[in-house]
Amino acid sequence: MENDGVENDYGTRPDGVLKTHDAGSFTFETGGYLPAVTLAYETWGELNEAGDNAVLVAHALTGDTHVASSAADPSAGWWEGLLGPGRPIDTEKWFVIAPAMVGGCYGSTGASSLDPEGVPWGARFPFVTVRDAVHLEKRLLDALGVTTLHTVIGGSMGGARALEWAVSYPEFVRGFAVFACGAASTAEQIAFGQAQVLAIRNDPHFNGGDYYAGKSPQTGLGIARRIAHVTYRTEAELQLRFGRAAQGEEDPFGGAQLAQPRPRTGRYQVESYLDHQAAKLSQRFDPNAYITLAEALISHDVGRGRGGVEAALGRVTATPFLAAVDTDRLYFPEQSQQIADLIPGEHVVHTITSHIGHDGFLTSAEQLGDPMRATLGL
Ligand SMILES: CC(=O)SCCNC(=O)CCNC(=O)[C@H](O)C(C)(C)COP(=O)(O)OP(=O)(O)OC[C@H]1O[C@@H](n2cnc3c(N)ncnc32)[C@H](O)[C@@H]1OP(=O)(O)O
Ligand SMILES: N[C@@H](CCO)C(=O)O
Repeated sequence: MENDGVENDYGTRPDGVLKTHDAGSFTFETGGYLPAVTLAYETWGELNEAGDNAVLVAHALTGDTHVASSAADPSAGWWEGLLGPGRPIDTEKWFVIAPAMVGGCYGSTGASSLDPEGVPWGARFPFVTVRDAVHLEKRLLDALGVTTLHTVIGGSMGGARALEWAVSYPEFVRGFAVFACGAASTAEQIAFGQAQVLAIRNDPHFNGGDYYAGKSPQTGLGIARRIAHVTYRTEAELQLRFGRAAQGEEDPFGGAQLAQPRPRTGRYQVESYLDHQAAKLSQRFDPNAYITLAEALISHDVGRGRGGVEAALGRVTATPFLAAVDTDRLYFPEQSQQIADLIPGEHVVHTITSHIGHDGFLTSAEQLGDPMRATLGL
């Protein structure tokens, strides 16, 4: 694929790491239909005979199945500190499954997948909700022989999936952990999401989503990532880390001094940092997948069609473990508190202490390994 000189390697994993499940045809919540859905996943540990030692780990917006290292792929995963032999989710004891969410680009069916005629779905890929993803993951667990889901755990969009699991399948789920996520996407979360989606849709190469034969809208994806990344960090971190410093020998003020044509070419360090985050995501992510998953996250509302959030959370029977990052300015701790207040029983919100904000659920989640283990009986 031509892509403005950016090499895409999304979905590329060492041989034998990703397993796949043919989940069959699926009608999505808003009416879209796919004749065949494949779910890709990684596993750690062994399922016991009773099928009741399963733990499902749900990734965040741009995450993948590689939660932690394994014999098949020794590279570190995005929750390396939480999963593995002797770690809070002990893979000597638990059978851990990490599916790639439908609509993404890490092995499960998404917009870049081919239709029965061999053409990428592109613009025709259905609108996906968090609830759709959970129903498809249930098919996967049924096929694997899981009889009871001991724990489902995730942060951010993964937390949305974990909560949706607990509400959708109260008979099946024993415990769940939601890090840095509320019961429904808030107006501000929708607003940030919209700006990201529009950045991609307005890239000149987007072509309504059918760009796979030509240039890819990576510029729009990069802008989306820049917007998102700022929301994942804090003002204090950015100020402390970068302040007004220039990037290397660059002169971010040069254009004004020398009256050189705009745009200025010299960058502040923080601009260079965001350029780097944008380039990294562009190398590993499909723009259509970003739109699909961002819109799925916008759709997140456990109360939809269930009489509202209070009624939906009132039917939860699984044990919750709730956590928030103290400096999160995207998923505020009070949104986790709302879940704690509405689930029957007494529940606390555990705190991840981090100066970086929302991304703290990725970088510092192991802070909560012990209380999570105790609460959920892991
Ligand atoms: C398949 C996959 O590869 S990943 C899929 C799974 N990943 C996920 O689920 C989460 C996605 N990842 C993330 O969100 C983030 O990478 C996090 C939260 C994990 C990283 O957070 P942190 O460790 O705090 O990293 P931070 O935001 O400081 O970024 C560090 C990077 O910025 C770069 N950087 C720092 N300052 C500058 C600067 N002035 N100019 C340019 N780059 C800079 C660093 O060199 C480093 O680069 P690298 O990541 O290529 O090594
Ligand atoms: N940095 C994370 C945060 C999303 O919640 C990601 O890219 O998935």
